[in-house]
Amino acid sequence: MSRAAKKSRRRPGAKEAAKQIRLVVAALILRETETGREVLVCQRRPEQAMALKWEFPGGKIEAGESPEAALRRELNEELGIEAVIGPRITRLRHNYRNGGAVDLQFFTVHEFKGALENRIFNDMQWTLLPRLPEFDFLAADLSLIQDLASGKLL
Ligand SMILES: Nc1nc2c([nH]c(=O)n2[C@H]2C[C@H](O)[C@@H](COP(=O)(O)OP(=O)(O)OP(=O)(O)O)O2)c(=O)[nH]1
Repeated sequence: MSRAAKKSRRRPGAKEAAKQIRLVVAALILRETETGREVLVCQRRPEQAMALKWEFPGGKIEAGESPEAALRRELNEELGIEAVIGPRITRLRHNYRNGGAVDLQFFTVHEFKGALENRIFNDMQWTLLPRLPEFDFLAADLSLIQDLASGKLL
């Protein structure tokens, strides 16, 4: 085996990690109530990775899709709604312990057509923004949760 081949065999980790970056979009679906502004939060199923953690609805961007188109598709698949995607409020990168990295873009949604239907989640709930830290969220979302709860972002 050539030296170059040996060298590349010694470094599969770096290549694998680069491949594993998942480009993900998620929605902060908001509604105004008498007690304040609420956001929709969703719980992962027991058989999924990171079981029973809470997250915002969304998922991976497919090849050739814009982030907004991906989010419209995911919200339709997961919740049965036709959403109007608002502005992007933040983008962040997180390295999970298993070596997988996510690049997350969060968009607000103030308007949608259709009745919200839980098609894939273990549970879903509307919550007031200051109560977000009471949910056991995915690690990548924790700084966003703090910012939303303290009124910094919205
Ligand atoms: N939808 C969503 N995903 C999130 C959030 N925070 C976060 O780290 N993620 C991660 C979890 C997943 O690894 C990935 C979304 O992938 P997905 O929804 O298409 O599929 P999945 O959960 O089955 O994950 P995977 O095993 O296929 O990677 O992004 C969030 O707030 N919402």
